[in-house]
Amino acid sequence: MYRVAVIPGDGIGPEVIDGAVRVLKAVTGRVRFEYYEGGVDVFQECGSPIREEDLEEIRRSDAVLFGATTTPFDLPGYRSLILTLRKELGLYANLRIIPDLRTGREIVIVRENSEGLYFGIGAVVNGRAVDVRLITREGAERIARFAVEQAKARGSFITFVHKANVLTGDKFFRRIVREVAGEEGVEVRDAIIDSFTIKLVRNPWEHGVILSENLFGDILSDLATVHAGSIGIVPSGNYGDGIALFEPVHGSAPDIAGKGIANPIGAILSGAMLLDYLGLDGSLIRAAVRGYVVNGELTPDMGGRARTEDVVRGIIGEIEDLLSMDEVWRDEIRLSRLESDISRMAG
Ligand SMILES: NC(=O)C1=CN([C@@H]2O[C@H](COP(=O)(O)OP(=O)(O)OC[C@H]3O[C@@H](n4cnc5c(N)ncnc54)[C@H](O)[C@@H]3O)[C@@H](O)[C@H]2O)C=CC1
Ligand SMILES: CC(C)CC(=O)C(=O)O
Ligand SMILES: [Mg+2]
Repeated sequence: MYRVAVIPGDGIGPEVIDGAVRVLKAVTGRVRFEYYEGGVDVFQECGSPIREEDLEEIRRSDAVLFGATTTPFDLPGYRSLILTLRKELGLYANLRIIPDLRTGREIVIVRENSEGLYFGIGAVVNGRAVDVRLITREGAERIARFAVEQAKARGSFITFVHKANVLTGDKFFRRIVREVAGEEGVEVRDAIIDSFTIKLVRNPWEHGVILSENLFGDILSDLATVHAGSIGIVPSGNYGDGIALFEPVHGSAPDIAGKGIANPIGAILSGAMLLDYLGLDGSLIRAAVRGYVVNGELTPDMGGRARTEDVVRGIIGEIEDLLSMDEVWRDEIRLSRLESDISRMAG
Protein backbone atom coordinates (compact mmCIF):
# COMPACT_ATOMS: atom_id res chain seq x y z
CA MET A 1 0.00 0.00 0.00
CA TYR A 2 1.33 3.47 -0.91
CA ARG A 3 0.83 6.38 1.49
CA VAL A 4 -0.18 9.64 -0.18
CA ALA A 5 -0.31 12.80 1.94
CA VAL A 6 -3.20 15.01 0.83
CA ILE A 7 -3.09 18.75 1.58
CA PRO A 8 -6.29 20.27 0.13
CA GLY A 9 -5.55 23.86 1.27
CA ASP A 10 -8.30 26.49 0.93
CA GLY A 11 -10.40 28.31 -1.68
CA ILE A 12 -11.08 25.85 -4.51
CA GLY A 13 -8.24 23.59 -3.28
CA PRO A 14 -10.53 21.22 -1.29
CA GLU A 15 -13.16 21.24 -4.09
CA VAL A 16 -10.76 20.01 -6.78
CA ILE A 17 -8.81 17.67 -4.49
CA ASP A 18 -12.02 15.90 -3.49
CA GLY A 19 -12.55 15.12 -7.20
CA ALA A 20 -8.95 14.04 -7.74
CA VAL A 21 -9.00 11.64 -4.78
CA ARG A 22 -12.29 10.08 -5.93
CA VAL A 23 -10.85 9.56 -9.41
CA LEU A 24 -7.68 8.02 -7.96
CA LYS A 25 -9.79 5.66 -5.85
CA ALA A 26 -11.68 4.64 -9.01
CA VAL A 27 -8.48 3.47 -10.70
CA THR A 28 -6.49 1.95 -7.84
CA GLY A 29 -7.00 0.41 -4.45
CA ARG A 30 -3.29 0.49 -3.75
CA VAL A 31 -3.12 3.99 -2.24
CA ARG A 32 -4.01 5.12 1.28
CA PHE A 33 -4.80 8.85 1.56
CA GLU A 34 -3.84 10.74 4.73
CA TYR A 35 -5.07 14.32 5.11
CA TYR A 36 -3.17 17.32 6.50
CA GLU A 37 -4.08 20.96 7.13
CA GLY A 38 -1.95 23.91 6.16
CA GLY A 39 -2.06 27.62 5.42
CA VAL A 40 -2.94 30.82 7.26
CA ASP A 41 -5.03 29.22 10.04
CA VAL A 42 -2.21 26.84 10.94
CA PHE A 43 0.28 29.73 10.79
CA GLN A 44 -1.82 31.74 13.25
CA GLU A 45 -1.86 28.79 15.61
CA CYS A 46 1.80 27.77 15.47
CA GLY A 47 3.83 30.33 13.48
CA SER A 48 4.34 28.09 10.45
CA PRO A 49 1.94 27.29 7.58
CA ILE A 50 2.39 23.59 8.31
CA ARG A 51 2.75 21.85 11.69
CA GLU A 52 6.20 20.38 12.33
CA GLU A 53 4.77 16.98 13.32
CA ASP A 54 2.68 16.89 10.12
CA LEU A 55 5.74 17.73 8.05
CA GLU A 56 7.54 14.75 9.60
CA GLU A 57 4.66 12.45 8.59
CA ILE A 58 4.49 13.98 5.11
CA ARG A 59 8.22 13.34 4.65
CA ARG A 60 7.58 9.66 5.39
CA SER A 61 4.82 9.45 2.73
CA ASP A 62 5.39 8.11 -0.77
CA ALA A 63 4.02 11.24 -2.47
CA VAL A 64 1.97 14.38 -1.81
CA LEU A 65 -1.20 15.63 -3.49
CA PHE A 66 -1.69 19.37 -2.96
CA GLY A 67 -4.68 21.61 -3.81
CA ALA A 68 -4.04 25.36 -3.44
CA THR A 69 -3.85 28.01 -0.74
CA THR A 70 -4.40 31.73 -0.53
CA THR A 71 -1.35 33.81 0.34
CA PRO A 72 -2.32 37.13 1.96
CA PHE A 73 -0.37 40.23 0.86
CA ASP A 74 0.04 41.66 4.35
CA LEU A 75 0.58 38.97 6.97
CA PRO A 76 3.95 39.65 8.62
CA GLY A 77 6.26 36.64 8.70
CA TYR A 78 4.03 34.47 6.52
CA ARG A 79 5.51 32.52 3.63
CA SER A 80 3.14 30.71 1.26
CA LEU A 81 2.38 27.10 2.17
CA ILE A 82 3.39 25.76 -1.23
CA LEU A 83 6.75 27.60 -1.16
CA THR A 84 7.32 26.25 2.36
CA LEU A 85 6.58 22.69 1.21
CA ARG A 86 8.83 23.01 -1.84
CA LYS A 87 11.66 24.19 0.40
CA GLU A 88 11.12 21.74 3.27
CA LEU A 89 10.75 18.74 0.95
CA GLY A 90 13.68 19.72 -1.29
CA LEU A 91 11.50 19.93 -4.43
CA TYR A 92 13.82 21.74 -6.80
CA ALA A 93 12.16 20.87 -10.13
CA ASN A 94 8.67 21.93 -11.17
CA LEU A 95 7.39 20.16 -14.27
CA ARG A 96 4.32 21.80 -15.77
CA ILE A 97 2.66 20.03 -18.66
CA ILE A 98 0.15 22.12 -20.56
CA PRO A 99 -2.03 19.76 -22.59
CA ASP A 100 -4.12 20.31 -25.66
CA LEU A 101 -6.61 17.60 -24.71
CA ARG A 102 -8.12 17.42 -28.16
CA THR A 103 -4.91 16.86 -30.19
CA GLY A 104 -2.59 15.34 -27.56
CA ARG A 105 0.03 18.08 -28.05
CA GLU A 106 1.76 19.46 -24.94
CA ILE A 107 3.80 22.45 -23.86
CA VAL A 108 6.44 21.23 -21.40
CA ILE A 109 7.86 23.72 -18.91
CA VAL A 110 10.61 22.97 -16.39
CA ARG A 111 10.71 25.67 -13.75
CA GLU A 112 13.56 25.97 -11.24
CA ASN A 113 11.69 25.62 -7.97
CA SER A 114 14.10 26.22 -5.10
CA GLU A 115 16.04 29.43 -5.82
CA GLY A 116 15.58 32.80 -7.52
CA LEU A 117 13.59 35.70 -6.13
CA TYR A 118 11.13 33.50 -4.24
CA PHE A 119 13.90 32.15 -2.01
CA GLY A 120 16.29 35.09 -1.85
CA ILE A 121 16.53 37.66 0.88
CA GLY A 122 13.91 40.40 0.95
CA ALA A 123 14.05 43.48 3.16
CA VAL A 124 12.83 47.04 3.48
CA VAL A 125 15.40 49.33 5.07
CA ASN A 126 15.23 53.14 5.32
CA GLY A 127 12.67 53.55 2.56
CA ARG A 128 14.39 51.07 0.24
CA ALA A 129 13.09 47.61 -0.62
CA VAL A 130 15.36 44.91 -1.93
CA ASP A 131 14.78 41.34 -3.16
CA VAL A 132 17.89 39.28 -3.87
CA ARG A 133 17.73 36.70 -6.66
CA LEU A 134 19.99 33.81 -5.79
CA ILE A 135 21.15 31.32 -8.43
CA THR A 136 23.75 28.75 -7.39
CA ARG A 137 25.91 26.40 -9.47
CA GLU A 138 24.45 23.41 -7.62
CA GLY A 139 20.88 24.61 -8.23
CA ALA A 140 21.50 25.39 -11.90
CA GLU A 141 23.24 22.06 -12.53
CA ARG A 142 20.52 19.93 -11.00
CA ILE A 143 17.65 21.67 -12.80
CA ALA A 144 19.62 21.51 -16.05
CA ARG A 145 20.04 17.75 -15.54
CA PHE A 146 16.30 17.43 -14.90
CA ALA A 147 15.47 19.35 -18.10
CA VAL A 148 17.99 17.26 -20.07
CA GLU A 149 16.24 14.07 -18.89
CA GLN A 150 12.88 15.49 -19.95
CA ALA A 151 14.26 16.46 -23.36
CA LYS A 152 15.89 13.04 -23.86
CA ALA A 153 12.70 11.21 -22.85
CA ARG A 154 10.83 13.18 -25.53
CA GLY A 155 13.57 13.06 -28.19
CA SER A 156 13.52 16.85 -28.01
CA PHE A 157 15.64 19.92 -27.24
CA ILE A 158 15.71 22.59 -24.53
CA THR A 159 14.67 26.20 -24.97
CA PHE A 160 16.38 28.07 -22.14
CA VAL A 161 14.44 31.26 -21.42
CA HIS A 162 16.37 34.02 -19.67
CA LYS A 163 17.46 37.63 -19.63
CA ALA A 164 21.17 36.87 -20.01
CA ASN A 165 21.64 40.00 -22.10
CA VAL A 166 21.22 41.92 -18.84
CA LEU A 167 21.15 39.78 -15.68
CA THR A 168 24.35 38.35 -14.19
CA GLY A 169 22.52 35.38 -12.68
CA ASP A 170 21.08 34.41 -16.06
CA LYS A 171 24.49 34.66 -17.79
CA PHE A 172 25.81 32.26 -15.13
CA PHE A 173 22.77 29.96 -15.33
CA ARG A 174 22.97 29.87 -19.16
CA ARG A 175 26.62 28.76 -19.16
CA ILE A 176 25.81 25.92 -16.76
CA VAL A 177 22.76 24.77 -18.75
CA ARG A 178 24.92 24.64 -21.90
CA GLU A 179 27.67 22.70 -20.10
CA VAL A 180 25.28 20.09 -18.70
CA ALA A 181 23.25 19.67 -21.90
CA GLY A 182 26.43 19.60 -24.01
CA GLU A 183 27.76 16.63 -22.02
CA GLU A 184 24.53 14.75 -22.82
CA GLY A 185 24.35 15.82 -26.46
CA VAL A 186 21.10 17.74 -25.97
CA GLU A 187 20.59 20.90 -28.02
CA VAL A 188 19.93 24.15 -26.15
CA ARG A 189 18.22 27.06 -27.90
CA ASP A 190 18.32 30.54 -26.39
CA ALA A 191 15.24 32.66 -25.88
CA ILE A 192 15.15 36.07 -24.24
CA ILE A 193 12.18 36.22 -21.90
CA ASP A 194 10.47 39.36 -23.18
CA SER A 195 10.32 38.43 -26.86
CA PHE A 196 9.79 34.76 -25.98
CA THR A 197 6.37 35.66 -24.55
CA ILE A 198 5.32 36.58 -28.11
CA LYS A 199 6.54 33.22 -29.43
CA LEU A 200 4.74 31.40 -26.64
CA VAL A 201 1.53 33.15 -27.66
CA ARG A 202 2.00 32.63 -31.41
CA ASN A 203 3.75 29.24 -31.76
CA PRO A 204 3.27 27.52 -28.43
CA TRP A 205 4.00 23.93 -29.45
CA GLU A 206 7.44 24.45 -31.00
CA HIS A 207 9.80 25.01 -28.10
CA GLY A 208 10.79 21.53 -26.97
CA VAL A 209 11.33 21.56 -23.21
CA ILE A 210 11.13 25.13 -21.93
CA LEU A 211 13.52 25.72 -19.02
CA SER A 212 13.61 28.84 -16.88
CA GLU A 213 14.32 30.19 -13.42
CA ASN A 214 11.65 30.36 -10.73
CA LEU A 215 9.82 33.66 -11.34
CA PHE A 216 10.05 33.53 -15.14
CA GLY A 217 8.88 29.89 -15.09
CA ASP A 218 5.93 30.81 -12.87
CA ILE A 219 4.80 33.55 -15.25
CA LEU A 220 5.47 31.62 -18.48
CA SER A 221 3.53 28.61 -17.26
CA ASP A 222 0.41 30.63 -16.38
CA LEU A 223 0.62 32.33 -19.78
CA ALA A 224 0.96 28.96 -21.54
CA THR A 225 -2.19 27.60 -19.86
CA VAL A 226 -4.23 29.78 -22.21
CA HIS A 227 -3.41 27.23 -24.94
CA ALA A 228 -4.99 24.47 -22.85
CA GLY A 229 -8.26 26.41 -22.75
CA SER A 230 -8.05 27.13 -19.01
CA ILE A 231 -5.54 27.22 -16.18
CA GLY A 232 -7.99 24.88 -14.45
CA ILE A 233 -6.91 21.84 -16.47
CA VAL A 234 -3.14 22.09 -16.12
CA PRO A 235 -1.28 19.66 -13.81
CA SER A 236 2.21 19.77 -12.38
CA GLY A 237 4.76 17.75 -10.48
CA ASN A 238 7.36 19.04 -8.01
CA TYR A 239 10.37 16.73 -7.80
CA GLY A 240 13.51 16.50 -5.70
CA ASP A 241 15.83 13.75 -4.64
CA GLY A 242 13.31 12.29 -2.18
CA ILE A 243 9.54 12.70 -2.21
CA ALA A 244 7.47 14.36 -4.98
CA LEU A 245 4.42 16.64 -4.76
CA PHE A 246 1.67 16.96 -7.36
CA GLU A 247 -0.66 19.95 -7.70
CA PRO A 248 -2.76 21.79 -10.26
CA VAL A 249 -0.96 24.88 -11.57
CA HIS A 250 -3.76 27.21 -10.51
CA GLY A 251 -4.17 28.97 -7.17
CA SER A 252 -7.07 29.12 -4.70
CA ALA A 253 -9.30 31.14 -7.09
CA PRO A 254 -11.19 33.14 -4.41
CA ASP A 255 -13.46 34.59 -7.10
CA ILE A 256 -15.16 31.20 -7.69
CA ALA A 257 -14.47 29.38 -4.40
CA GLY A 258 -17.54 27.79 -2.79
CA LYS A 259 -19.63 27.99 -5.97
CA GLY A 260 -19.09 24.37 -7.01
CA ILE A 261 -17.89 25.33 -10.49
CA ALA A 262 -14.09 24.94 -10.21
CA ASN A 263 -12.58 22.86 -12.98
CA PRO A 264 -11.20 19.71 -11.31
CA ILE A 265 -9.24 18.46 -14.35
CA GLY A 266 -5.89 20.05 -13.37
CA ALA A 267 -6.07 18.30 -9.99
CA ILE A 268 -7.21 15.04 -11.60
CA LEU A 269 -4.34 15.09 -14.13
CA SER A 270 -1.96 15.87 -11.26
CA GLY A 271 -3.26 12.64 -9.74
CA ALA A 272 -2.31 10.86 -12.98
CA MET A 273 1.24 12.25 -12.72
CA LEU A 274 1.32 11.04 -9.11
CA LEU A 275 0.37 7.52 -10.20
CA ASP A 276 3.13 7.55 -12.84
CA TYR A 277 5.59 8.59 -10.14
CA LEU A 278 4.51 5.71 -7.91
CA GLY A 279 4.90 3.32 -10.86
CA LEU A 280 1.12 2.70 -10.99
CA ASP A 281 0.52 4.25 -14.48
CA GLY A 282 -1.67 7.32 -14.81
CA SER A 283 -2.62 6.66 -18.43
CA LEU A 284 -6.08 5.33 -17.61
CA ILE A 285 -6.92 8.67 -15.96
CA ARG A 286 -5.54 10.60 -18.94
CA ALA A 287 -7.55 8.47 -21.38
CA ALA A 288 -10.70 9.00 -19.29
CA VAL A 289 -10.15 12.78 -19.18
CA ARG A 290 -9.58 12.90 -22.95
CA GLY A 291 -12.68 10.77 -23.48
CA TYR A 292 -14.77 13.03 -21.24
CA VAL A 293 -13.56 16.29 -22.80
CA VAL A 294 -14.63 15.21 -26.31
CA ASN A 295 -18.34 14.90 -25.50
CA GLY A 296 -18.88 15.91 -21.88
CA GLU A 297 -20.16 19.24 -20.58
CA LEU A 298 -17.29 21.41 -19.27
CA THR A 299 -17.10 23.96 -16.44
CA PRO A 300 -17.61 27.71 -17.13
CA ASP A 301 -13.86 28.44 -17.45
CA MET A 302 -13.99 26.21 -20.57
CA GLY A 303 -17.19 27.82 -21.84
CA GLY A 304 -19.55 25.16 -20.47
CA ARG A 305 -22.24 25.00 -17.80
CA ALA A 306 -21.10 21.93 -15.87
CA ARG A 307 -20.41 21.90 -12.16
CA THR A 308 -17.29 20.37 -10.60
CA GLU A 309 -19.36 17.37 -9.52
CA ASP A 310 -20.62 16.71 -13.08
CA VAL A 311 -17.07 16.60 -14.44
CA VAL A 312 -15.81 14.33 -11.65
CA ARG A 313 -18.72 11.92 -12.14
CA GLY A 314 -18.29 12.00 -15.91
CA ILE A 315 -14.59 11.15 -15.67
CA ILE A 316 -15.26 8.34 -13.19
CA GLY A 317 -17.91 7.05 -15.63
CA GLU A 318 -15.30 7.04 -18.42
CA ILE A 319 -12.91 5.13 -16.16
CA GLU A 320 -15.57 2.54 -15.39
CA ASP A 321 -16.30 2.16 -19.11
CA LEU A 322 -12.61 1.71 -19.91
CA LEU A 323 -12.16 -0.81 -17.10
CA SER A 324 -15.15 -2.83 -18.29
CA MET A 325 -13.78 -3.14 -21.81
CA ASP A 326 -12.09 -6.41 -22.54
CA GLU A 327 -8.31 -6.59 -22.89
CA VAL A 328 -8.44 -6.35 -26.69
CA TRP A 329 -10.03 -2.93 -26.56
CA ARG A 330 -7.67 -1.77 -23.88
CA ASP A 331 -4.76 -2.79 -26.09
CA GLU A 332 -6.31 -0.82 -28.95
CA ILE A 333 -6.44 2.26 -26.74
CA ARG A 334 -2.84 1.76 -25.63
CA LEU A 335 -1.78 1.40 -29.26
CA SER A 336 -3.55 4.53 -30.43
CA ARG A 337 -2.06 6.43 -27.52
CA LEU A 338 1.39 5.16 -28.46
CA GLU A 339 0.84 6.23 -32.07
CA SER A 340 -0.17 9.73 -31.05
CA ASP A 341 2.86 9.95 -28.72
CA ILE A 342 5.17 8.89 -31.56
CA SER A 343 3.68 11.37 -34.02
CA ARG A 344 3.97 14.12 -31.41
CA MET A 345 7.64 13.29 -30.81
CA ALA A 346 8.26 13.29 -34.55
CA GLY A 347 6.97 16.87 -34.54
N1 LIG B 1 -0.09 26.59 -5.49
C1 LIG B 1 -0.77 27.51 -4.84
O1 LIG B 1 -1.25 27.29 -3.75
C2 LIG B 1 -1.00 28.80 -5.51
C3 LIG B 1 -1.64 29.76 -4.79
N2 LIG B 1 -1.92 30.97 -5.37
C4 LIG B 1 -2.69 31.89 -4.55
O2 LIG B 1 -4.06 31.85 -4.99
C5 LIG B 1 -4.68 33.10 -4.76
C6 LIG B 1 -5.39 33.57 -6.02
O3 LIG B 1 -4.42 33.84 -7.01
P1 LIG B 1 -4.76 34.25 -8.51
O4 LIG B 1 -3.65 35.09 -8.99
O5 LIG B 1 -6.13 34.79 -8.58
O6 LIG B 1 -4.64 32.89 -9.36
P2 LIG B 1 -5.65 31.68 -9.50
O7 LIG B 1 -4.95 30.64 -10.30
O8 LIG B 1 -6.19 31.28 -8.19
O9 LIG B 1 -6.88 32.26 -10.38
C7 LIG B 1 -6.69 32.93 -11.61
C8 LIG B 1 -8.00 32.91 -12.43
O10 LIG B 1 -8.19 31.58 -12.93
C9 LIG B 1 -9.41 31.04 -12.47
N3 LIG B 1 -9.20 29.64 -12.09
C10 LIG B 1 -8.12 29.14 -11.43
N4 LIG B 1 -8.26 27.83 -11.23
C11 LIG B 1 -9.44 27.49 -11.76
C12 LIG B 1 -10.16 26.27 -11.85
N5 LIG B 1 -9.67 25.11 -11.36
N6 LIG B 1 -11.36 26.27 -12.46
C13 LIG B 1 -11.86 27.40 -12.97
N7 LIG B 1 -11.24 28.58 -12.93
C14 LIG B 1 -10.04 28.63 -12.31
C15 LIG B 1 -9.82 31.89 -11.25
O11 LIG B 1 -11.22 31.87 -11.08
C16 LIG B 1 -9.24 33.25 -11.62
O12 LIG B 1 -10.14 33.96 -12.42
C17 LIG B 1 -3.57 34.04 -4.29
O13 LIG B 1 -3.65 34.15 -2.89
C18 LIG B 1 -2.28 33.34 -4.69
O14 LIG B 1 -1.20 33.64 -3.85
C19 LIG B 1 -1.60 31.24 -6.66
C20 LIG B 1 -0.96 30.29 -7.41
C21 LIG B 1 -0.59 29.01 -6.89
C1 LIG C 1 3.13 31.28 -4.04
C2 LIG C 1 3.37 31.26 -5.52
C3 LIG C 1 4.82 31.24 -5.86
C4 LIG C 1 2.66 30.09 -6.10
C5 LIG C 1 2.58 30.13 -7.58
O1 LIG C 1 2.16 31.06 -8.21
C6 LIG C 1 3.00 28.94 -8.29
O2 LIG C 1 3.71 28.11 -7.77
O3 LIG C 1 2.63 28.84 -9.47
MG1 LIG D 1 1.92 30.63 -10.34
